[in-house]
Amino acid sequence: MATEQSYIMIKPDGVQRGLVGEIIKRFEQRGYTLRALKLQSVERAQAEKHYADLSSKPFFPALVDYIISGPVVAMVWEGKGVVATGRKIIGATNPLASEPGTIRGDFAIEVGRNVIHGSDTVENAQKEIALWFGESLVDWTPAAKPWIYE
Ligand SMILES: Nc1ncnc2c1ncn2[C@@H]1O[C@H](COP(=O)(O)OP(=O)(O)OP(=O)(O)O)[C@@H](O)[C@H]1O
Repeated sequence: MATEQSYIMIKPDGVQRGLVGEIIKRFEQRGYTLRALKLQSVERAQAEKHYADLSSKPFFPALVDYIISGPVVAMVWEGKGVVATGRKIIGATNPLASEPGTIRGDFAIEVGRNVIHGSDTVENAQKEIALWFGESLVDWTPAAKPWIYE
């Protein structure tokens, strides 16, 4: 069975507000494996590609401006159910509807400043990982793996 991966990105507000460590901690402590990580400025074309599915939405220009407004932290996290569970860890798109205990439920108020992105399907995760990282994932096995998986 191929191991599932998700593309997780701390948006510019999350970086500016000093939430990088807190967000990484939540995925790491849950038991997921970090396979790639970089801090980067985002070109407009890259942001437009990432959110291409939303290009017809009225908020699309503001969304692209938001994503390119400062550096982001791009990551690939791996493990059983990481796409769906990652979305649960992150919380609902609109932070006011996010449960306390989720990242958005703990750290955000507005949908246009919702701190973090997480892939919504396994298929989109693969596309997003290719867009942001190409082939450059780190292949390693955490020593804790037998203590996390039966
Ligand atoms: N009504 C809106 N007004 C402003 N921005 C919005 C709105 N809806 C969505 N967005 C922005 O677009 C992003 C992508 O929207 P989408 O519907 O794909 O939500 P999501 O999958 O929860 O978010 P993400 O893809 O960032 O993880 C949202 O995270 C948010 O930043």
